[in-house]
Amino acid sequence: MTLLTYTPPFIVRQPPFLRTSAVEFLRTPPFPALLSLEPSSPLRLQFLYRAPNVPRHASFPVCRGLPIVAGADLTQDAVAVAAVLAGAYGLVSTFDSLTGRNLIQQSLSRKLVHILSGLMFMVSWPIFRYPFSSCSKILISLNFSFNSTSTSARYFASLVPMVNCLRLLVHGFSLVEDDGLIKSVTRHGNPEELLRGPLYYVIVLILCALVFWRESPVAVIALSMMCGGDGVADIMGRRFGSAKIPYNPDKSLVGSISMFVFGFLVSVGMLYYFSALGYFNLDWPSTLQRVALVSMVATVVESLPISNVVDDNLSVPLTTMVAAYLSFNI
Ligand SMILES: C/C(=C\COP(=O)(O)O)CCC[C@H](C)CCC[C@H](C)CCCC(C)C
Ligand SMILES: Nc1ccn([C@@H]2O[C@H](COP(=O)(O)OP(=O)(O)O)[C@@H](O)[C@H]2O)c(=O)n1
Repeated sequence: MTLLTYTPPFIVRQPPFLRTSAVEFLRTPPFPALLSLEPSSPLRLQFLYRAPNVPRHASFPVCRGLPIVAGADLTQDAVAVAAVLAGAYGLVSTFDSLTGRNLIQQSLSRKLVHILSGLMFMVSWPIFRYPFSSCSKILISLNFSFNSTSTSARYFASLVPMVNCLRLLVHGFSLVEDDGLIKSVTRHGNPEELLRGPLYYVIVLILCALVFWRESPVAVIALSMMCGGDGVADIMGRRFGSAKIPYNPDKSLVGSISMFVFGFLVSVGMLYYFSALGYFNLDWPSTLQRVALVSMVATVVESLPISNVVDDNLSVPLTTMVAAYLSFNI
């Protein structure tokens, strides 16, 4: 279904070794930029912004001062922010209603919000489209070479978890009452609980959107492990986790096995989603091995008796980011 047409901007080829700054380096995907500088023909854009497909290992002429014309309309991103924010509010309200009517337990409600929020946020990333920041256009016009995969769409997308972060702070400090939010995302119904697991969770979403975004497998795997892996581990572990982990009686083998299996499967599924939209090209045989390794690392960390020291919503995604960055960079 073609909802929008737009002439995509020039896209810039960039030898991976030519980066303008540490910030660009950090934000550069952990693999060479595979984009080419050439006037791209008008594309009938589908609703999801499909990164232009570029043949692998293309040569890398460097941009020479050609003006970048961002074809995207900023209003699309503004609408996308509003839509995803509405989705976030709707998700929490839905589970509040289900919990309020005793259709599901509060603990299950929290876990389903845990699983769905981050994954649905990640799935929404392709609808954010503004391809170039103004500084990129200025840099290009000044004959600067830079990695054009740094998109300002990430800033719009990160507004969603930022607003939710503010929401958690306001309600966590009981500045404003929101029983629905408290019932659907806390264990015991205390507002202060919003300032721990849920707050760390949305901070990780902000970090993933701003630093790695949709151009790197790192954020995709980190959020898949935090949401798909850790979330399911809780559900399966509570129900079927009679055999406890020897070094951590609070966690079970079933929970950890679920963490690994579902974290791996969700990671592969989300990587396929983004690669199918052209955001990155993956060599699948080696990718599956790397994801399995990263999933194992995250599972071991999640099983450790450190929840009193550092929340799973920090230890799991941060460990996964490091492991994924090293795994996909080496
Ligand atoms: C319940 C949550 C974390 C608690 O985890 P744990 O303590 O059980 O380990 C998740 C809190 C989610 C937050 C209130 C809302 C986040 C919304 C997200 C930024 C955007 C989702 C958009 C999508 C379209 C639904
Ligand atoms: N690997 C795991 C993880 C969780 N669980 C179960 O899920 C419950 C909550 O896990 P958790 O402390 O990681 O909860 P969150 O911090 O993820 O909310 C644990 O008390 C266990 O009953 C498990 O059995 N095995």
